[in-house]
Amino acid sequence: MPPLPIYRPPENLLQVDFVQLSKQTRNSVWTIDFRNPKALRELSAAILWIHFQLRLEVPLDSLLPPIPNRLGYVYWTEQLSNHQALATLSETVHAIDIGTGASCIYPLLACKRKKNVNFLALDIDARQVEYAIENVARNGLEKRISVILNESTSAAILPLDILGSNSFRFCMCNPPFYKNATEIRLSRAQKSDLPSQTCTGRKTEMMTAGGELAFLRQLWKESLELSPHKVEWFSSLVGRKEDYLIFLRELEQPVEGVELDLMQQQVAPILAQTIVSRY
Ligand SMILES: C[S@@+](CC[C@H](N)C(=O)[O-])C[C@H]1O[C@@H](n2cnc3c(N)ncnc32)[C@H](O)[C@@H]1O
Repeated sequence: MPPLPIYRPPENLLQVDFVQLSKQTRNSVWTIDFRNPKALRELSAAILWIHFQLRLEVPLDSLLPPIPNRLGYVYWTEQLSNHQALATLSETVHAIDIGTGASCIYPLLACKRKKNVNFLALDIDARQVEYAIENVARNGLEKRISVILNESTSAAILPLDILGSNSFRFCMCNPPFYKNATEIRLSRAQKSDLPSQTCTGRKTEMMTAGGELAFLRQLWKESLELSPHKVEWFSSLVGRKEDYLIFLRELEQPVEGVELDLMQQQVAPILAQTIVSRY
């Protein structure tokens, strides 16, 4: 993947006192305290404001999105969609973000980067949806990002009653990783070091029935029905390496007309993999 474009920050917009949010390491080096949720929140907000003129407010008990990681995924979808070429043709690209969270981070970044993208942002958690709606309004993007609470009684991740008569170019997703609290505890216990940054995710953000593998299998099943007419191509982050390897083996069973694209990002502290299926 070519390097990310360099952004020129507007002057004097940052007014956060990062000294208060920093700590000194044993080697006397000052660093942002990545285990302090307030520091993470301010850092993400500052990066978004300086580089994208986006304003973001998320509660401290919700997942605080690490911006470089989220940007990498957005950037990758742009490459697959070839938005640059489309921008000159002024064609609008409709996309879906499954599990948008309080931050609504993928739609916000994608819409700021490209003028011809619109998003349907879904979540099953009413509080996350409330925050996401506020974040969209805070940035004046209500006409381009619709945030919807998925209250459908259907077990589908992308229920037809929510998609309506629209069709979409692609969907992106960062599903909850774990099956239950025990799995989270086990995963933490297996790590020899303390995580380098704190994880502030709520229960619904961290856990889903059957874990991310079950989520991915369900999305894969739906993709076989919805693509290409309803949603042209599907993508998801896969947070756990073990799930990624199992799912990849399953995807390698050939399905006619399906093309796979993989992106790997080494982003401390997790190895985030992204899988895309295209038809
Ligand atoms: C790991 S968080 C991702 C939040 C945000 N997209 C990000 O990357 O920072 C997962 C989100 O998916 C939502 N979620 C879980 N199951 C879902 C489902 N079946 N449909 C839509 N959203 C779901 C959770 O409520 C949570 O907000």
